[in-house]
Amino acid sequence: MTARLELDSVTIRHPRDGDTDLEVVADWSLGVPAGTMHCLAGRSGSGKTSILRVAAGLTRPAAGEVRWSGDGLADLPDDRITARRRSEVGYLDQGGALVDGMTALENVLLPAVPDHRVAELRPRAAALLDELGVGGRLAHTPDRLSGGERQRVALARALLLEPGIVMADEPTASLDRTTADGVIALLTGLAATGISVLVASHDARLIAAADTRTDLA
Ligand SMILES: Nc1ncnc2c1ncn2[C@@H]1O[C@H](COP(=O)(O)OP(=O)(O)OP(=O)(O)O)[C@@H](O)[C@H]1O
Repeated sequence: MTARLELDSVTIRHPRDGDTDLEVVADWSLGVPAGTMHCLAGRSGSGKTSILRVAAGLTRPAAGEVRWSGDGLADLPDDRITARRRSEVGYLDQGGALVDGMTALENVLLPAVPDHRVAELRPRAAALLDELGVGGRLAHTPDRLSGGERQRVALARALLLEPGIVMADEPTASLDRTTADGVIALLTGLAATGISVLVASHDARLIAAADTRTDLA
C-alpha cells in the first residue's frame, strides 16, 4: 500500500559560506502510512526541521520527490503546493507560533480565511479547542495563555481543515512533563484516527510513543 506521506530518494542540502554544502540527507526515503506516527530523532542540528520542511513542501529538496497521498509535489508550482498544504497537511512549527493580538479562536480559524469559511468552521474550531482542553480560553490572546495552552491552540489550528497528514516540530519542547504527556497522547490519538503523523523530537517519551523512527546522525 502507498504511504500517505512519502519522501522518495530525497537529498537535502544547505549552502555554507566558504565551504561545501551541508548535506542533511542523501538519497533518503521514508513512508508514513495512514494511521501511524513516525519520529525523526536526533541531536540538535541533525536535520530534523530541514526534513520536516521538505516533507511539508515548504522547501524543495535538491533531488528526489515528496508525495502526499501518492501525488508528487515536484511538478507543482509553489502556489498549488501552498493551497494543497493548507487542506492536506497540518503543520505545527517549533514553539507552535500563534499570531499576537488575535484570540485563541481567531488563531485556530486562520486556515479558513483564504476560502472564506470562517463562519462555517467556527463551531468546529470551538469544538476542537474544547476537545483539547482549552475550551475555556477561546477569547484569550496568546500572551494570556500558558506554553501548553499555546501548543494546544496551535494543534487545533493544524487540525481545523481535517488534514490527512500532521507534522509537528519538537511539540513537547518547553512543556512540563504532564503537559508534554498530554500532547504525546493527543498525537498518538491522531494517528489512531487514521492520520499520518510525522514528528521531530529528542523527547524519549515521544520517541517511544511513535510506531517507527529514524535516528539522524
Ligand atoms: N536555511 C538554511 N541555510 C543554511 N543552513 C541551514 C539552514 N537551515 C538549517 N541549516 C543547517 O542545517 C543543519 C540542520 O538544521 P535543522 O534545523 O534541520 O536541525 P534540527 O535537527 O531540527 O535542529 P534543532 O533540534 O536544533 O531544531 C544545521 O547545521 C543548520 O545550521
